[in-house]
Amino acid sequence: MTAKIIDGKAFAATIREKVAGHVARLKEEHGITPGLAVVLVGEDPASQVYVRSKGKQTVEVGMNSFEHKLDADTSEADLLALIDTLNKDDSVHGILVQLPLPKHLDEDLVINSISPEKDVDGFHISNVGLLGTGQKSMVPCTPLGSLMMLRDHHGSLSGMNAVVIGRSNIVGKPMAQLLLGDSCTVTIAHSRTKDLAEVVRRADIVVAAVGRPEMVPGDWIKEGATVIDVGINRIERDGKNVLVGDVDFASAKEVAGAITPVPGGVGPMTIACLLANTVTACCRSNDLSEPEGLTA
Ligand SMILES: NC(=O)C1=CN([C@@H]2O[C@H](COP(=O)(O)OP(=O)(O)OC[C@H]3O[C@@H](n4cnc5c(N)ncnc54)[C@H](OP(=O)(O)O)[C@@H]3O)[C@@H](O)[C@H]2O)C=CC1
Ligand SMILES: Nc1nc(=O)c2c([nH]1)NC[C@@H]1CN(c3ccc(C(=O)N[C@@H](CCC(=O)O)C(=O)O)cc3)C=[N+]21
Repeated sequence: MTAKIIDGKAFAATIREKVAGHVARLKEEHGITPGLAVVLVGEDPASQVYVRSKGKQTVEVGMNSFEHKLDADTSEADLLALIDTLNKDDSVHGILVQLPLPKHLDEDLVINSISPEKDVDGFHISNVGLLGTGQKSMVPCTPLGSLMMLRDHHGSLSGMNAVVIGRSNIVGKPMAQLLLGDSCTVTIAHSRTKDLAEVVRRADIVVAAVGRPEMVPGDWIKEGATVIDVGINRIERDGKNVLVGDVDFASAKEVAGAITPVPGGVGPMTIACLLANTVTACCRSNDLSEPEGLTA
């Protein structure tokens, strides 16, 4: 079997189009322009690329983009003061603090200082708790984008065996919560999991979020399974810098039923969902009906 390639880039474009429609409506009918503030501390080159791309796409859908670039040695107090200002700023509906932060800053403290209503990453402890108890929340962008692709491909996910490899707070755990919410039987695997190959072979849905280039080979994948490759790994191959996922795409696509590529899979969906969350946050904060099809 040769897998269907799930085109995240094309799917993301359809989401951005919907977002742009809602932004236009908010402007025309209510005189409100949704705004997204992105805070970058330090000069990590990969983070700079993402931040630039987020800013560009934010403007393209008609929203305001506010970029705050702080020195790598910024104090915690200064960062918290900036977040406090953004929390109080009515033109800012979404706040994203790019992770990872430099080591001297307490990530949990910083994230939990963002107003939960503006926490478009869905990382604030309130949003984590709301998601975990099945209540309305801000849903983390990468898991949300992955869920949208899965629902689009399968319709219902009910009763499917899903294996999430990785248990981070930003991808693995919220992904597992969303799959559980859609009535999958969910297994979360991690670095201590015994016989990962056998665990993965049982899965109808595999979500790989590890950060190890091509670690999941095709012979771990059940015939016809759906593979969502979250990994973004920069490696050198044949003297060139290339981007690869956590799944060995060449061998996996021969057995999977459907698979997301890297690049062009989960990555573009993550940014599209960030824009979607910003519109959702803007509607909620203004007591307006929120857009359909842009949340989980
Ligand atoms: N496409 C996108 O939009 C995004 C992509 N990413 C990418 O996704 C990947 C994961 O990111 P993130 O969740 O932040 O990473 P983390 O490093 O926070 O988490 C990695 C997880 O993988 C587990 N792990 C490590 N080695 C193994 C192994 N040999 N076998 C099984 N599990 C293992 C770890 O287990 P343990 O807990 O036991 O240490 C951990 O739970 C990265 O490549 C990242 O770049 C991330 C965010 C967004
Ligand atoms: N607070 C916070 N929220 C995040 O959501 C967040 C973060 N911090 N820190 C870093 C990770 C990583 N991440 C990606 C987003 C888009 C692509 C993406 O668009 N990738 C393109 C390729 C881009 C390229 O060529 O480098 C693709 O896969 O096609 C990748 C990775 C969001 N993250």
